[in-house]
Amino acid sequence: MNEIPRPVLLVLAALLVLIAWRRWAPVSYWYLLVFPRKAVWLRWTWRHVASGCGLTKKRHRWWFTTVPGLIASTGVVRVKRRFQRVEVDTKPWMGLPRPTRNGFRITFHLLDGQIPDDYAKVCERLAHAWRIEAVRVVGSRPGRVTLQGITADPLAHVAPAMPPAEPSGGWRAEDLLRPVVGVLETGAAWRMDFRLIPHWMNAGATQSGKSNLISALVVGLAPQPVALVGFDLKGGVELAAYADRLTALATTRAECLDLLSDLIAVMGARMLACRRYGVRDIWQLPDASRPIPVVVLIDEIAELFLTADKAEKDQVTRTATALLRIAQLGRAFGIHLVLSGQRIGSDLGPGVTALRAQIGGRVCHRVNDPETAVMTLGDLDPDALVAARSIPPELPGVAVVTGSDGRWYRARSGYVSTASAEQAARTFAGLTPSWAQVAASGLGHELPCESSPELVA
Ligand SMILES: Nc1ncnc2c1ncn2[C@@H]1O[C@H](COP(=O)(O)OP(=O)(O)OP(=O)(O)O)[C@@H](O)[C@H]1O
Repeated sequence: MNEIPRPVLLVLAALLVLIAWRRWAPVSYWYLLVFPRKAVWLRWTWRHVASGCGLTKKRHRWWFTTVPGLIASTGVVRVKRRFQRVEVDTKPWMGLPRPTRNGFRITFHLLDGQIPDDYAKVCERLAHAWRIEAVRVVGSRPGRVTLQGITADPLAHVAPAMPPAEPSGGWRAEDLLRPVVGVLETGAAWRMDFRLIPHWMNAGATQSGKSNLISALVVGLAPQPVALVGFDLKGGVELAAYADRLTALATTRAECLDLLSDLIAVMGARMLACRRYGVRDIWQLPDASRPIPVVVLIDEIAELFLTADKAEKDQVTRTATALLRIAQLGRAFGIHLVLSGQRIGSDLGPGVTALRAQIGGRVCHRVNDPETAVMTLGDLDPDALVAARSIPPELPGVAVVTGSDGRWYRARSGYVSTASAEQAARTFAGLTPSWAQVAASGLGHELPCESSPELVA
């Protein structure tokens, strides 16, 4: 039998080592083997890529040749003299690519007249030119923009939601109302920042991951001094598991309306307190007098707006008005809304369009029809709509979200099993404020009743 030549064996062994390295240690494989080659290639091809993506500018340059008659670099000017003023494409200056776990980051110097949005608009073109999954603008400062290239979709893996901190005050003051609920495709933590964006809309088709996001929110907020209020129109099946950490839970439409009225009364009391202290919102109040922030979680908002007969119509109108008031005034008084539903559009009834206009935070999971994506993300970049519509069903929890920088990102909520959600609610049950605490909140005066002239004012 013929023996396999030694060099062939060596090549085969090297190949096997590479395959095993890539399979079992993909991160070091990327950092040590793939990234250095990629970085050289990125810089080598940058002029062509920038020109193809429309990021170059025409500049006049002096050009010298010892052989007149050559074709100039633009390919169209025939050179007659040795010194010539020619028009050339100037590319933006590219910094050294820096590796990250899932790709690389590069900072560019903007050419005169360029803004970071010019780069945001061509991210898809750049991703194709660089043969990678996606490109995103991740930072900018005067004259500079930083892009992140993503080589493999980090959202393809299921990651558990952040484990709750210890009950012994394991949260940092700057994280108050800024829970981490998942991961962005850039690899950064996905925070739902209620201090910056007070109200959030959480839309998506059935089984797209809306309830999981609510669970991740509960897990993230449970260790914080925050009151959680649940509206679960699915008869309580979604939120009942967190009952230990909820200050109030409404499961029927009548209960929801009562709870909304109570919240408006609380808001009225906070308004009076702010006026008494001469401040514009509760965050300017002295620490001892600051009321407890309230996060209102509404699962399946459409149920709140469905009407079967005339009698229910009045109930729905009052519900819509109450929600709108909270959405308009809640930020200053520490009352935040998270509205979840399959569609949050005008077809639900009057008032929904006005309500939607007040909700700045948008989370759009997989949708079945383009209209729902437009409804949820309407005023964002059209690319965000395309990204939302291309979320596959086998990636539940993946969504297109508004970032605190006003840009959109793909993100995936941290997976929360029923057991871990119940565990978090039980662990932090002791931090659940009573309704009386939420209503009084150290302001030292009685709640005005709903018909009080001061509240109406
Ligand atoms: N981030 C995630 N990672 C992994 N699995 C997830 C994630 N989010 C949701 N899932 C899974 O997807 C399935 C559907 O999730 P979920 O119940 O949250 O969807 P939904 O949009 O609320 O559905 P419905 O509207 O029917 O209640 C569940 O089995 C859940 O465990």
